[in-house]
Amino acid sequence: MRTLIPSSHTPATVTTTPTWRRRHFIHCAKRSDSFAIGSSSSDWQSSFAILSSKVNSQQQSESLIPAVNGYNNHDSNLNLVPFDNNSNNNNNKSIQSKTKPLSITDLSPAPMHGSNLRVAYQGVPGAYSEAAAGKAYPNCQAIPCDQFEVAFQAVELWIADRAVLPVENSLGGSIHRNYDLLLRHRLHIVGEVQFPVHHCLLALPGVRKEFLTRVISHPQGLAQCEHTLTELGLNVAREAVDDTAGAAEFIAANNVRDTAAIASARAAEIYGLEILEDGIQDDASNVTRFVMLAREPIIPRTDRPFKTSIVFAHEKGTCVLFKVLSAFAFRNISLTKIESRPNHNVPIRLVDEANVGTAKHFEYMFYIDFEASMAEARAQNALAEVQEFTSFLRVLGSYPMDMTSWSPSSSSSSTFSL
Ligand SMILES: O=C(O)C(=O)C[C@]1(C(=O)O)C=C[C@@H](O)C=C1
Repeated sequence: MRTLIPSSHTPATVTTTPTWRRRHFIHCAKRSDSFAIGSSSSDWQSSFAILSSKVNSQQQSESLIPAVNGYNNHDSNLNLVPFDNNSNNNNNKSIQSKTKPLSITDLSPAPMHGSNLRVAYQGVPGAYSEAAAGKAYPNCQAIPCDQFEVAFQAVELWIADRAVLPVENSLGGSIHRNYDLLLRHRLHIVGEVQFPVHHCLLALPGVRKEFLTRVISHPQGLAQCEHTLTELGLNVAREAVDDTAGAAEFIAANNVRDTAAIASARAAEIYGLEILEDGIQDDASNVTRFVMLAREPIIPRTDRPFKTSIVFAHEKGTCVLFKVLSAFAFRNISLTKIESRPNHNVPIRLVDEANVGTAKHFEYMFYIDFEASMAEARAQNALAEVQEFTSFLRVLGSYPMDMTSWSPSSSSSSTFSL
């Protein structure tokens, strides 16, 4: 995939990472491999150890932090103020309320607003990921990153508070890189947003469709518009770049007149491009699902629909899959997604069979999303059973499902059918 160098909006980049941070990152990645279910006190203690070491390294390297893309991290104000959970403090009632112990309602998940929250996303302004960050955390400060990996690191290194990353699209399928990164890093899924993706064909003002020789976009953008591009009769080469808005920026910055970008209408506005075709996704109901990641998990609840994401493996390979799935089926827990990725620790397993030869089995990590909260007994029991069948199991997060009402975006092309 080609990497375009954006001219004006330089996203956070992995190459600016100072050595101490890279060392720290490797340390965290190793820890994540050993993290399993049943968050015990030792998990919380080790989380605390990581947190403390980060604060220390951050203090040591404070001068380095503002250098990363101009995003500083000066809000780590550790001054403690007396705890007061009631602002009305001039009568006896307030004295009583001041001593009121914490109750379960005080422990509710972080609200869905994001003022002052720094949210890392992959791409440049105008990318769908930026818009998804705005849907997840309205009024947040969105921080562009040039790679998914950088968005993970930005949260781990306290440059950002959250990352919002795409994991699957209704037409293009899974964004595999992010599944692999979820496993390599130790962040927790704390929410999801489903974002309608409405693509436009963008070019410099005055450029006509007939003169185009090339269309550039994120691989997902190209995949989601493949049939419409053919229906439009465009005789163009498709070229994959890092993000949709980055494609638009590249055309504008380099005054490229034979190339169009597949990107959002907002990207057209930001980079001064014209919309040649509006709504070129192959299906009007084109939706990308994003997950929100944080350093700490949220406390799961039962008063609204929750989803839980897990990843597991077994040294005997795929034979456990049926048993794992049955643990959910017996408890009437619906699965919303199943994905398999190569097990990078043990990519292949050799099995010698007498007189027949050697069977070479590919090894997988299985990712499952299911519709239940980890606060529910049936989910806990299902995972206890899954743990018996697997050699590795990790809960990636238990988080509120995106239940926002939604209507398909309009599409200029007829809905594509097979
Ligand atoms: O390139 C962008 O604009 C992105 O936000 C990335 C991304 C993706 O990775 O799937 C997000 C939503 C769309 O599905 C197309 C691309």
